[in-house]
Amino acid sequence: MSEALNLLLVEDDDALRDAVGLTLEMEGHQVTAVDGGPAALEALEHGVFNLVVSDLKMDPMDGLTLLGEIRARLPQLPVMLMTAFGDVEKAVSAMQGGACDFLLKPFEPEVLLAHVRRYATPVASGDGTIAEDARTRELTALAARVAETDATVLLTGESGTGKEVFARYIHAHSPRRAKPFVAINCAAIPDNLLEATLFGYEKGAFTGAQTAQAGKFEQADGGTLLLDEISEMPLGLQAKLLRVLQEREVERVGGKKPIHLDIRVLATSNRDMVAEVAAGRFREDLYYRLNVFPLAIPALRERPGDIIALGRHFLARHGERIGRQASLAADAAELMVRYPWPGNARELDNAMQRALILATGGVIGADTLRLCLGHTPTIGASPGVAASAAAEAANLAAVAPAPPAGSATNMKDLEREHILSTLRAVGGSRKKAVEKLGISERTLRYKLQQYREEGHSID
Ligand SMILES: Nc1ncnc2c1ncn2[C@@H]1O[C@H](COP(=O)(O)OP(=O)(O)OP(=O)(O)O)[C@@H](O)[C@H]1O
Repeated sequence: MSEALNLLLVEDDDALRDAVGLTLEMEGHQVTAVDGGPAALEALEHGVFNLVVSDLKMDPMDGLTLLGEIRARLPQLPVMLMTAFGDVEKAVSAMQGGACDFLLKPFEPEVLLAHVRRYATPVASGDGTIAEDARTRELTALAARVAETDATVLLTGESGTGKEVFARYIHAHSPRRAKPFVAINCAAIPDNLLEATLFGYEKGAFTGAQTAQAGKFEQADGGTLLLDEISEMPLGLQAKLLRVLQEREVERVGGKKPIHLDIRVLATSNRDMVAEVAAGRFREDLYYRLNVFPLAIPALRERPGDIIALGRHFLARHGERIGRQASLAADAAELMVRYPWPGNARELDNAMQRALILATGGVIGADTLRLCLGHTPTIGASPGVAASAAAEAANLAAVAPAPPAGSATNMKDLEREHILSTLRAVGGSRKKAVEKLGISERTLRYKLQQYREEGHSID
């Protein structure tokens, strides 16, 4: 969410410090204003800031030295420098030293505010949902409103746009927030297990059902159930789901008595549901039952205001996990805004993970970032349209670094290597591969799509 930022302003000219400070405060930000480097370092010891805005030419510690000190102590904290025309050369070396950008004095208040919004680390919103772009903010406002009701919400959007994030957001802002949030990916569960997984089963209902088991519907009782990738649900099961939604009752497989449910249902799809209905693959009555409140999440390239904030969010998240921190240089930020992100937030997440590993000196420059995106012809061109986005996806899949075969160190990697080597062994025939692997075609399709999005070559 775009909220008040905590800013550290470093400026030795009293009049300018007051003017800049006032502009920032009038925008609703919290400003700690100091007159030099030593006082800034002192303030950083005690406060948590989203951005440092500092003059370049100061005594006794100039902005470049202060930048170096901040990079060493808090590599994640963005620093923006203000400089006079004659100091541009120095400013350039400041950029190489990891400043996020510099403002040429004199500047208009709007320019200052736009830069601050662009470079400040996002304010943690508690639920971790980033919404800096005006379109995303509108969407979160809508989601918060519908969260108060029990209406069924159908979240649509391209793969990786954040549909599950928004589903969790709705649950977290609903009166059901203290109750369970249960998600089930309809594409990832083999057809013959989906019914039992959703509705549960009684002891002896089928071979292997040695004890009775509650299904996802029962597990979510009192809370929210997310039916992820609902378009992948087989038609037969769609009819049963419709009945459960109409009657608010579920019957376990092999069970006799209906179980009453108090449940809120959310569903997601990355397919055009109207087209699925038209093609006879999805029941029209179920579609209307789910689509009570439609929420369409735009592709990331259609809400560019989110890109930098999301990138920083991913850097902070993975940085903490792997014990490495890095900030984005201005040229990298510029490249990110121009790149069309065909894989949306998930692709950005992956790129940030790779960039964090490759970054040298705690700064991610455009050159490093380019390596993480692959050499693609659309970089530097105008924002991609759908066709170039698709081409980009294909290019990325081909050039993205994937670990060499045999390097698996965890179950997920082992599974991927097994699936891909089986597919290669049967000459790419999915039919033969699923027979050998003992999984459904739908599961295979889902897994391959996931590998592609993660940047693995599946050929
Ligand atoms: N607004 C956001 N704020 C923070 N993180 C986000 C946001 N949107 C997406 N993400 C992150 O991006 C990744 C993809 O998001 P998510 O899984 O919600 O996408 P999706 O649309 O459900 O994808 P799919 O269609 O493939 O299931 C996740 O790591 C998620 O945490």
